[in-house]
Order: sequence, then structure tokens, then C-alpha cells
Amino acid sequence: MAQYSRISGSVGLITLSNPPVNALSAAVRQGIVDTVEKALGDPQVKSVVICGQDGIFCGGADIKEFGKNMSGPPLIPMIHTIECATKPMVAAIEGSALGGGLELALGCHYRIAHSKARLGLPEVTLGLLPAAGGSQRLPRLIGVPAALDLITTGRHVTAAEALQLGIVDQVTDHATVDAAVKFALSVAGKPLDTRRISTYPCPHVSDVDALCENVMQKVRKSAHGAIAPIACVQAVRAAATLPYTQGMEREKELMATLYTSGQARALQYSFFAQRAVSKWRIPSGARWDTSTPRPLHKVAVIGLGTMGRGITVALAQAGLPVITVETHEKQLMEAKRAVSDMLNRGAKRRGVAPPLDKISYSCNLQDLADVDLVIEAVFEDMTLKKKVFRQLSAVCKPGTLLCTNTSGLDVDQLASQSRNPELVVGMHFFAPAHVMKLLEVVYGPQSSPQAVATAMQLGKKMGKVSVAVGNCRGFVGNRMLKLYTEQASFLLEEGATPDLVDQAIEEFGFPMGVFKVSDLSGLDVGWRIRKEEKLAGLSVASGQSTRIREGRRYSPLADLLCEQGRFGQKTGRGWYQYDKPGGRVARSDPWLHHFLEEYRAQHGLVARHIDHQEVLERCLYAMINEGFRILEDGIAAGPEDIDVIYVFGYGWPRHRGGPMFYSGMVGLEKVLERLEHYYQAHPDVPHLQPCRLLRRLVARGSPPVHKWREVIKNLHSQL
Ligand SMILES: CC/C=C\C=C\CC(=O)SCCNC(=O)CCNC(=O)[C@H](O)C(C)(C)COP(=O)(O)OP(=O)(O)OC[C@H]1O[C@@H](n2cnc3c(N)ncnc32)[C@H](O)[C@@H]1OP(=O)(O)O
Repeated sequence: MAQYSRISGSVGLITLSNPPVNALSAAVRQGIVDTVEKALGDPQVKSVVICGQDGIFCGGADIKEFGKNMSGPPLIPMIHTIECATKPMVAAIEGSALGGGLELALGCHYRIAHSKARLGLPEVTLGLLPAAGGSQRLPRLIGVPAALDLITTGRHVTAAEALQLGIVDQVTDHATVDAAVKFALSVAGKPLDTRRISTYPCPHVSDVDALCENVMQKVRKSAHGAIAPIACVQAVRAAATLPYTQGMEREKELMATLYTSGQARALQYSFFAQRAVSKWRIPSGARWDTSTPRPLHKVAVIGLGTMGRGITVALAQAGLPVITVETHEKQLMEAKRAVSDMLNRGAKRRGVAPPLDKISYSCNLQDLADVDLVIEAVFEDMTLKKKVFRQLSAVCKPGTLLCTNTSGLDVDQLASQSRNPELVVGMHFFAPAHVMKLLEVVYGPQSSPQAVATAMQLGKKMGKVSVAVGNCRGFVGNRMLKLYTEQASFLLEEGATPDLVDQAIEEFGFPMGVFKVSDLSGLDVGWRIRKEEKLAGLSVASGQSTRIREGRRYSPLADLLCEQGRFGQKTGRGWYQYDKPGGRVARSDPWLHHFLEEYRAQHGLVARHIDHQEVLERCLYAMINEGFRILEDGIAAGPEDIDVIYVFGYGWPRHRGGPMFYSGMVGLEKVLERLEHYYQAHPDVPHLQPCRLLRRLVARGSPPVHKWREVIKNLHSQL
């Protein structure tokens, strides 16, 4: 699908036409081949402009075609034909030129971009590399260091940066196609020998090996096991050291490895999963396309602790007027200073003015009478939160949405405190709230479609990936996390060390192991909750065994550390030791190892050898099993929702798709068999018992993840 016309007498205009992003599907590629042939064969045509329909040049290869039998003309010879053309070919770039779209533009002799256009080679984010000559042409055009940056990160650049780098020849604020046609007229008949990028020598770099090695080391460190960034460095190195044709061979070889790798599949799944969750639907029947969000003119945040401050910053950065409330003047002023610092730092990084004037500060709840939405971020205490909700319900104007940032308390209980429970939803942000991308929007049985739609849209405006989830203890993310951390503690009891468990988890691809994260977040947070739940502290029923709670296995290790004042980084001691309170570099702690030995001796536990495989199976499969239960319970609409939550909120390595996708990659039969094995070995851990949905999926022949929803639907209809 590409349209052809002749304009201004002698310019052939080729328009890519495949909404919404003009992806290079087989039909589009065929269309380009046909129309280029037509333009080159038309004696009246002296130059050619290639543009995209509806204000977007091209979003790259059609990702939906990956993994299927490729049909239609391949990209490489198509782009080669364009580059070899004897008539000037001009790319008119509006909207986006990404991946194969930019590679197509790099095959053209000139590139004209609209000032609002974005360009990039984001293949690495899909587990690939720019394999239609992009890895070979870009370094020749802009030099090796800049190409390494763009190709290994996949970042999109603005038209202004593209001009500065030399990717585009001209930037316009006006109609791009008109500017490109004018330009095409001006270069008609001019020689093209100096315009074919593949013929350029790569700009000289003094020590290309050292440069590439340096970048490789950085990339390995941040890739957490992803292979595409490494292949990208290798491909660019080939551009710098080999003639073009040999470089293209190397690009092809590297791409072949990536294309068939599980990582590319996982990353492409993740791309679509991220988009799928924005099309939410909830059991009441409300859905994204039939629910209208409420316009928000002014919003409020109550409670300016760490979370409240981060939320305030994110709201102000999204351009929303915010009123913030704290109980005492002193705390309010402290928070104001901290919020202003955060805004100033963020603005400096982004080169914009800090939106300080968007925020007002108050100690008086009455000031919230005219806001459209409130986010409550007070201390995680149900009694306090209920009180705040009652007060808000009395103060706010009718129709104000009341949202809670609780990380796991019962949203329905809070809704019951309001005169309008249909206007109550959870907005569970993740710390630091102005940085972390994830937002769980928690609906209750009474939440109105408008309330859910408004919270989802607000999340989007704040740059978050929002996922609508049902109400239960811990929602989706923390409910699953509990099982993961619980297994990690059990492993310590059985003979592992925090170092061993964390190493296994980090090698899997998490940026931080479970115990390092616990030290970072503070062990006291969970301790307080466990004390409230009467699982820890003085309120534990007397006579209760230390290692059993509510009839099941319990590990008091974290409680014992807290009793010693070991709260993690903030106290300089936790599962690890730090050089000082607030220190960040975790070091193995002999005290902790001795403490574990004493603990095991005291409880008659004999340490055994535990390997990385057991760590991963116990921690990850327990969590995955809970994920299946969440699907069974209808708390998450589909596996994509859980996976997006884990990738964007919990550091699950993106190149492994997410826990539910990963279970499919491992094989559901295997996950089931290992859970059965571990449940047999630990019958006092009921969560290791494989759940019904997992069994059902295995009985149905382990369908691929995109087919699970059908099985889930049948399961629900039988309940
Ligand atoms: C042998 C192989 C040879 C060559 C390989 C070439 C490599 C590539 O080109 S890989 C693809 C590289 N391109 C990208 O990574 C771009 C991906 N897309 C985006 O970043 C964004 O979609 C956007 C183009 C910036 C537009 O963003 P936005 O306006 O926010 O819309 P979205 O919601 O993201 O997308 C709308 C709609 O389009 C679908 N889509 C987007 N890009 C593609 C694509 N390249 N292929 C197929 N489909 C695409 C997206 O899924 C959305 O679909 P819905 O059904 O509406 O959810």
C-alpha cells in the first residue's frame, strides 16, 4: 500500500499508506517497490519524494509480521534500489521515522523533517538490531560514537537533534511534503554520487577497538542479560572496520541470531502487552472505549511523605495544578523544600523551567473544596485512611474522585467511608513515584466506569503505564511479591545466604536481588505491616511456634533482624552491611551468616546445598503460581496485565517478557511439575500447590499465552 502521484510537473510523490503508523508490511513494501519503479521509469519525473499518510512517515517494520513466514519484497534490496536511483529521492519525515522507517529514509539521498518529528532506530528494544542497513549506514553518516548511542539505546531523537547529528538535511515548521517537493525540485538533475550513504567511508575514530570495548562494557552492565544491545555494538563495530558489503553480511548474521531468539519474542510480546493494557475492561462491563474520563482542572495530594512528594512532582510535571495538604506547618514547609528541589533537578535535566507555580501548599483540608480529584497518600494505616476519606467526602464538591495510594489495603473499605463509593479508586504508585513508570489503578465493585477511565487517563498524562486491577490484598504486584520474598526467606532457613539468592536473581536479569531490594526499601516497612496483621511482634498468640502462622510455614528472619534494629540501608545494616547508615553499596555480612547458622541450629534445621536453579524455581514459580490464581480470581484481566506490572514496577527483565510469558517459555508442564515437586517437599507452604488454572492450561495442551484468556473465560463461566 503506497500511493503514487506526480506533482509540480516533475516530482513523483510516493505516499506510504498503512494506518495507524504506516508500518512496512508486505503490502507496503510491495507498494514501495512498484511505485519507485514507476517513478524511475517515468521520463517526466526528475526527482521523487517519499512520505507517509496522516502525518506519520513510518513506524518501521510491521512487528505483527515477525515470527511469521515472511512474504513480500525484502527491505534490504528495496532500500538499495532507492539509494542506487539516478533521480534524487527525498524523504519527507513527519511524525515518526523509526526502525525500518528511518532505514528507508537513510536509503534516500536527502531527508527533510518536520520540527516535531522523532527519529530513531529502536530495534534493540524489540530484541533486534537495525538490519536493513541501518547499523551500517548510520555510523557512516553520523560517526561511530553517536551511532553507538542511538543504536544501543534505541532512543528517539527530535528533529533538531537529528539536524545537529546530520541525520536530516533540513527541518521545517511548515508543511513537510511541500517543503520536500520544493527541495526535490531544487536538486533535480544534480549529481548523486556524494549522497549515497553506503559509499561513505566511516568517519575516522582514533581507537575504534577501545571505543567499542568501552561501550560494550557499559552495555553489558546495563543489559542484565539482554543480547540485542551487545549485537548492536558488534554490528556498528563492523561498520567501522569493514567495507560496506562485508558489514552488511555481519549485520545479517547478527540479526539471524537475534531474530530467532526467545528474547526478541519476549520483547515483542512486551511491546504489544504494554499497548493491550491501555485497552482495559473490567468485570462490571465498563471498558476503555465506552467510558469517558472526567476533565481534571485541579487535583490534590494529601500527605507529603516520600510517596506524596513523588506524586506531586509527577502531577506538576504533567502540567496539572496541584494543591497539597500536610497536617503540620513544619512538615509542610519541609515537603515544599523537597518538592521544589525535585522539580528544579528534573527541570535542569530536561532543560525546561521548573513548574513550581503549579503547586500550592496548605495545612487545611477545607482548601480541597473545589478540586476534581484527590490522591490520598497518608501513612499506610487503615484507621487513618478511613478518617481522611470521611473528611474528604464531607469537604469536596460533589463529583470529586477520591483516590488512595495504598499499596495493598482494602480499597472497598475506604470506598465505604465515602458518600460516593462509585467515585473511589486506588491509584497505586511505585517509589519513587515521579520516576517509576507503573501505576496500578484499583477498581472496586462499585467504582464507576468514569472513575476508572479518569484514573487511567491521569496515569497516561503523568507518563505512567497504567494497569486496571481488581481489589485484593496487595492487588497484583505486591500480592505476587509476597510469595517471592517468602520463598527467599525459606531458602535462607534451608541453607542459602542472601548473597547466593541475590546472585541467582540478578543473573536471571533483575537489576537487584530480593534481599538488596529489601535493604533499599527498609525492612521496617514490612515489619510494621506484619505486626498490624499480628504475624510479628508482641501480639503473636502465645504458644504459637516461631515458624508457623495461621497453620502454615512462616519465616521470622526479617522480624528478628528488625528487632536488632537492622532496617537495611537506612541503618547501615540489614541483610547486608553498608559502610554507614544510608550507604548504598551492599557487602556480604559475616554477622548475618553467623546469625543464620545460629538460627538454624536453634530450630534444628540442617543447612543443605542450594543451587541457583532451585532459587529461581522456588522464588519465581511460587510467584507465577500466584499470578495464575490472580487470573483465576479475575483480579487481572489477562497475563499481559501481570507481565506489564512486573516489567514496569518490579524490575522483571523485559527481555523475559514478564512472569506469565516466562512460564510459557519455560513450559507450563515443567512449571507444574516443579511446583508439585516443591509442594511435596514443603506441604506446610500451601502457596506452592499448583493452582487450578495452571493445571487446566496444561490439560489443554499448554496453549500460547495469547490464548489463555479463552481458558480463563471458560473457567470463570464454570464457577
Ligand atoms: C527482517 C526484518 C528486517 C528489518 C527490520 C526492521 C526493524 C524494525 O523496523 S522493527 C520496528 C521498529 N519500530 C518501532 O519499534 C516503532 C514501534 N512503534 C512505536 O514506537 C509507536 O507505536 C509510535 C510509532 C511512536 C506511535 O506511537 P503512538 O502514537 O503512541 O501509538 P501506539 O499506541 O504506540 O501505536 C498505535 C498502534 O500501532 C501499532 N504499531 C505501532 N508500531 C507498529 C509497528 N512497527 N508494527 C505494527 N504495529 C505497530 C500499535 O501496536 C498500536 O496498535 P493497537 O492495535 O492500536 O494497539
